[in-house]
Amino acid sequence: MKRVAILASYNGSGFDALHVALKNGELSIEIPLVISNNSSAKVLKNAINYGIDNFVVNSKTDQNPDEKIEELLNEYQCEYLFLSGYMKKVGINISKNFKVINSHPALLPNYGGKGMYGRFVHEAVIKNSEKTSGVTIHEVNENYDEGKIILQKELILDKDESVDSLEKKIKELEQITIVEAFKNI
Ligand SMILES: Nc1nc2c(c(=O)[nH]1)N[C@@H](CN(C=O)c1ccc(C(=O)N[C@@H](CCC(=O)O)C(=O)O)cc1)CN2
Ligand SMILES: NCC(=O)N[C@@H]1O[C@H](COP(=O)([O-])[O-])[C@@H](O)[C@H]1O
Repeated sequence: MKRVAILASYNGSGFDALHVALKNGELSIEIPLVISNNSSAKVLKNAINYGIDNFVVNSKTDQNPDEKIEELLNEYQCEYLFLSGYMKKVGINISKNFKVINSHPALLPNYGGKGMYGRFVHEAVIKNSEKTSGVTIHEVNENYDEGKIILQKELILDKDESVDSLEKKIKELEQITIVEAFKNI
C-alpha cells in the first residue's frame, strides 16, 4: 500500500481530500506523517484530530530543514510526498529520492513558477482575462512547477469572476482532481 506523507504550509486542503478517500476506501493509501513549516498551520490540527504523527520543520526548528524532512520520510517509510499548499521549494535530494507530487491551482505551464502561489495565481488569471483556469497535479523536480504533468482539470470562468470566487471553485475542483490523480499513480 502506498505510504504518503503530507507537506503543507497552511490548511492542507488536499490532505483532507486524500484522508476522506482513504477512509471511505476510494484510495488504497496510508498517510502516516504530516509535516508543516508553519507551527500554527491548520493542517497540524487536522493531523492531530485524525491521530496522525505530525511535525513542524523549518529553519528555526532545524539547521537543514530538507535533511530533517528526508529523515522523517525515511523513518516513516514514505515513498510518496504530497505537497498540499506548501510554499517553499523542495530540495533536490527530496525530489530525486522520493516520489513528490504537487497540486498547482492553474493550468501549467501557464501561471507557474516563482511567485505563482495561492491568490497570486488567480489574480494573474483574472488580470489577463483568461476564459479558463484549472488544476494541475504534477511530479515535482528541482524547479518550481516544471515536473511531469499527471492530471489536469479545467474550468470556465464566469464573466464577472472574482479572485474569491475563482479561488473557491479551484479549491473544489482540486479536491476531486487530487484523488483522481492518486488513483492513477
Ligand atoms: N522543487 C519544488 N518545490 C516545490 C514545488 C515544485 O514544483 N518544485 N511546488 C511548490 C508549490 N508551488 C506551486 O505549485 C509554489 C509555491 C511557492 C512558490 C513561491 O514563489 N514561493 C516563494 C516563497 C513564499 C513564502 O515564503 O510564503 C518564493 O520561493 O520566493 C512558487 C510555487 C512547492 N515546492
Ligand atoms: N503554487 C502552490 C499553490 O498555490 N498551492 C495552492 O495553495 C492552496 C493552499 O490552500 P490550503 O492551504 O487551503 O490547502 C491550494 O489551493 C493549492 O493549490
